[in-house]
Amino acid sequence: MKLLEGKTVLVTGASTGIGRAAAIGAAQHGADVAINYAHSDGPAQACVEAIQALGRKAIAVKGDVADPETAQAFVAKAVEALGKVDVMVSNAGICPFHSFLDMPVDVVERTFRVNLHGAYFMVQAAAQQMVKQGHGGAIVAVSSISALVGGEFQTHYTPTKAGVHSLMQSTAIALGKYGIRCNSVLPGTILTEINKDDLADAEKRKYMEERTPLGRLGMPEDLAGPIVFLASDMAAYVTGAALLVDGGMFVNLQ
Ligand SMILES: NC(=O)C1=CN([C@@H]2O[C@H](COP(=O)(O)OP(=O)(O)OC[C@H]3O[C@@H](n4cnc5c(N)ncnc54)[C@H](O)[C@@H]3O)[C@@H](O)[C@H]2O)C=CC1
Ligand SMILES: C[C@H](O)[C@@H]1OC(=O)[C@H](O)[C@@H]1O
Repeated sequence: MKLLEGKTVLVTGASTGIGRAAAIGAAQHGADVAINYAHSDGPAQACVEAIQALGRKAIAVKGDVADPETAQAFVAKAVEALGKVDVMVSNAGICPFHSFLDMPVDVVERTFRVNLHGAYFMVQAAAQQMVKQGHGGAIVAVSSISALVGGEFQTHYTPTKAGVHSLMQSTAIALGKYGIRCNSVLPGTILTEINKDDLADAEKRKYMEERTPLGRLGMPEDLAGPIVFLASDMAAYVTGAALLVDGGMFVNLQ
């Protein structure tokens, strides 16, 4: 069954990792897709081609989500090319691991701007378009298990993920009257570029694997199903919710 037939889905930070898997997952479920990407044209174009190979329309729009104008431009270009916005997946994020006591100011500010401000303005731009269209919509933000737990080298990162989760709770209230649902997914440890260096430490990787009741770390594709579900009418009465997608890591205390 195709869950997003006839829908237009926008995904930020979608040239790699979870964003790419969500974009391709949406296309597999019948959606046309616009992706935002930050840097390299090659991987973004490859994602567009993978979506087009599924028989769906796709465009890639370059832009730094930390700049509020990127959000307005992304939505405008998606509407121009694909006609409307039904779903926004706010996914772009960074996690430059660093110790707390000597954390550089610019690392904190950049992480806040990309992860939290970026999500805020993308969600706002998509919601403005959805309200204008008048037929509701769905927003899915990629938060994290880190919204619920801390990390020694993530003191600048975990507050942004708690913030993204909180943003979905507040926008669920602000946008419910327009038929716009807002939910977050909370991935556990997923093997992507963001943690490649961190998990190059074999001992740490083994510890993370052993903490996971399902016995393995996640793959980007493990997020596609939950994101597609929350974006779809199957989740028509789900808003303000947070879905852990972590192989059981969070509940595994002892
Ligand atoms: N990999 C993991 O274990 C987890 C990841 N997450 C979140 O998942 C999201 C996606 O990350 P991953 O797929 O894991 O890593 P990734 O590094 O493959 O993906 C992040 C994407 O965001 C893009 N991006 C970064 N800064 C940007 C900017 N200023 N403007 C536009 N795009 C930008 C990157 O180019 C990249 O494509 C992030 O928000 C991350 O915090 C959450 C929980 C766990
Ligand atoms: C980047 C980390 O490996 C990853 O990011 C998160 O949000 C998770 O908590 C993991 O620590």
